[in-house]
Amino acid sequence: MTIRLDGNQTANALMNTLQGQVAALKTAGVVPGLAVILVGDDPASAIYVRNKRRRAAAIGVASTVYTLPATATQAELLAQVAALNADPSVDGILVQLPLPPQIDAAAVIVAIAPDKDVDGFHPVNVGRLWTNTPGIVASTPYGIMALLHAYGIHVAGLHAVIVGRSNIVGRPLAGLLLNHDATVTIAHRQTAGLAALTRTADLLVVATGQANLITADMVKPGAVVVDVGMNRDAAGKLTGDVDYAAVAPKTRAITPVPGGVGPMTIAALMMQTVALAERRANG
Ligand SMILES: NC(=O)C1=CN([C@@H]2O[C@H](COP(=O)(O)OP(=O)(O)OC[C@H]3O[C@@H](n4cnc5c(N)ncnc54)[C@H](OP(=O)(O)O)[C@@H]3O)[C@@H](O)[C@H]2O)C=CC1
Ligand SMILES: Nc1nc(=O)c2c([nH]1)NC[C@@H]1CN(c3ccc(C(=O)N[C@@H](CCC(=O)O)C(=O)O)cc3)C=[N+]21
Ligand SMILES: [Mg+2]
Repeated sequence: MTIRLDGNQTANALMNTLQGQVAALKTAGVVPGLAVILVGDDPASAIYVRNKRRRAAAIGVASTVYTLPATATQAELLAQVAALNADPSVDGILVQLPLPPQIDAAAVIVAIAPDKDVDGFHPVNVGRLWTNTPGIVASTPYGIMALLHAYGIHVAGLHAVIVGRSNIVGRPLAGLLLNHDATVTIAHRQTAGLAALTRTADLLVVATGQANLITADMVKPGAVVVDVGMNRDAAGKLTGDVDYAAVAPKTRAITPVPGGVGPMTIAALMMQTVALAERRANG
């Protein structure tokens, strides 16, 4: 029997716990504050921003979205980041990626105060991750770890293959899995023999943005499969990077899209925002 790793249900349970933590903070006079900067109109970012607002409102996190036009300049964006760094009511700052081509994303990320970098993208937090010291961790990888944990799936000793090496998913997930004693391989477009490699995975995580990249012949029977991809099919329906119908029966456990990693990303973001507010409340 295949286990469906239900991100909606798991995220809801985590949000209930967070709601209580936020209520306790409020009696201590602290409202967790999340600032989101959105430049232009990337479709995956639009879904993320909409769902984040809803989830934040439901638990009492004050979230503000600063929308800048796709033509915004680097200087405008840096000025916005500086204002939020200086604002004591803001616990977490998140700049939606990707940014338009005229903006140097790395320069914007280093401008965020590392202890407000709720996405964990600042080099200081990336360094903490790769030295296995406490810090803020990227939400999607953190959400994936929380989902596996909720279902009692232990990664120690597993061969984890991650397809995709982005700074927001593949690389930070590799660090977290390594910190939890998995053996980790990262694949990308230049990887030779992708299918032979993915067939060696006990845990296969796919984050490419290529619909149906992973077919049934590429998956080891009994593997755990995590699908991060968000694609629109011809009918406008959201689909992942895995051919779910064909792959799911072969697996021990698999995430659906939607309802898998997406809601867990938001839950992870809220957990870290609340943790930062708790740090502020405790001085
Ligand atoms: N559910 C969620 O919470 C989230 C979902 N997403 C979704 O996940 C997907 C990935 O996002 P992101 O990491 O930002 O994407 P990027 O586009 O930044 O990175 C994609 C990665 O996939 C690799 N790749 C692409 N095609 C292939 C292929 N045919 N074979 C092997 N590797 C391939 C690329 O390789 P190379 O480096 O060689 O180019 C690259 O490393 C997207 O669909 C995005 O919308 C993203 C973040 C959160
Ligand atoms: N700085 C930054 N950090 C990110 O973490 C980041 C980003 N930029 N840019 C865009 C991508 C994409 N991303 C998503 C998160 C949740 C859903 C999500 O809620 N998904 C629901 C969608 C349901 C629906 O509303 O249709 C689901 O999968 O069930 C989607 C996409 C985070 N990203
Ligand atoms: Mg999902």
